Amino acid sequence: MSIRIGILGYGNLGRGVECAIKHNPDTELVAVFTRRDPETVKILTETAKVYSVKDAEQHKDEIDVLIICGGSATDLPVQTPEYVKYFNVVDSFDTHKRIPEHFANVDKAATETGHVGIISVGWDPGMFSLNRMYANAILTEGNDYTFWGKGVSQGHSDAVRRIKGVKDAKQYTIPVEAALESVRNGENPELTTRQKHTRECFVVAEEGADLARIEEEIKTMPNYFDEYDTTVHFISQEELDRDHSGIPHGGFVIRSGKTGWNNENSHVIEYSLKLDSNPEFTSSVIVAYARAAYRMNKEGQKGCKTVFDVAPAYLSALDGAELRKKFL
Ligand SMILES: NC(=O)C1=CN([C@@H]2O[C@H](COP(=O)(O)OP(=O)(O)OC[C@H]3O[C@@H](n4cnc5c(N)ncnc54)[C@H](OP(=O)(O)O)[C@@H]3O)[C@@H](O)[C@H]2O)C=CC1
Ligand SMILES: N[C@@H](C[C@H]1CC(C(=O)O)=NO1)C(=O)O
Repeated sequence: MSIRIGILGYGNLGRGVECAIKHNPDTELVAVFTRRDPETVKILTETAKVYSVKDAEQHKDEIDVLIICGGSATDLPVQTPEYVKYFNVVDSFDTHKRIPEHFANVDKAATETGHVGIISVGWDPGMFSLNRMYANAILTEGNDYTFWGKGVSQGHSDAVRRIKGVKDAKQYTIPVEAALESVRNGENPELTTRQKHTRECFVVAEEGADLARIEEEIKTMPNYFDEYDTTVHFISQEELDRDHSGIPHGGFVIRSGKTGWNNENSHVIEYSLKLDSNPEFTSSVIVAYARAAYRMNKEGQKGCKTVFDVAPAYLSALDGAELRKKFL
């Protein structure tokens, strides 16, 4: 019996989830829900249907887990608490400073309706969060660093696309080389947000849009750009499609720490990602957590969860004995 998946929102992440389902034989795509005209949204899975998001509730008995692929800037704060009333859900919410409020909103709706809602799934937040937590639980005396890129942040690109007058955009996150080198040399530097990364945006503006206003809105955007040095380039759609078509990314989490009665021994924990496709990797994480949401709800669990609340075995299609034999 396959785990029946729905996708809400068919953008980069929605398409990635469709691909990830194909790579997970114990899952199947049943439906895609979109705010656009369903006739205009073409999917790859012949056995699945595209519906208007307005009809999602009607299909709640056909779907075991709804994966919500909207943008974090404005979609997920509304969509996830709304649709967890009718489905077990997974989202990729990544506005880090707003996660506590998102958790509370989803938890209220999920608990009241008996569903599981796993939020902030992906790589950061997600796999990087887990590795930061593991490293800190193990090396209690130490220093943490997270670096991303050079690559395309989907969350920041989405946030720029939501600005009035922006037709399309891509945002690159670029690590500051001197900061990287200092960390790699084990100098344990104290680094501000601004000292670790810069951000570079390539923006296609609508005809007649106020470019100075758009640039200012980007550079001062709370939770996304206001703590960074950011460069904004205005280019044509043709240039964006030609020169910035991919969505590669990556990065690493590193923690150096000490052990021993007198802290005489040093250790380094590192977890790194090199991604050809940010959305396809993120979606692969999300589908594994959709499997977990389904199983956890089947056991009677409900409410909002994060990656910290999901035992690793829930993620795998293998059963306990197979896991112990293959990976221990
Ligand atoms: N936690 C993590 O590690 C990660 C999190 N993310 C999160 O994923 C979020 C989604 O990213 P991404 O999929 O790239 O965003 P997109 O802009 O591609 O899609 C967001 C929504 O916009 C709508 N949309 C997509 N394409 C079009 C179009 N051509 N015309 C009109 N509407 C469109 C879709 O909704 P509809 O079909 O209803 O119109 C879609 O759900 C990001 O905001 C980010 O926060 C991303 C990567 C990693
Ligand atoms: N959530 C990010 C995933 C990583 C990348 C990132 C950044 O470049 O700022 N922060 O976290 C994304 O949307 O791509």
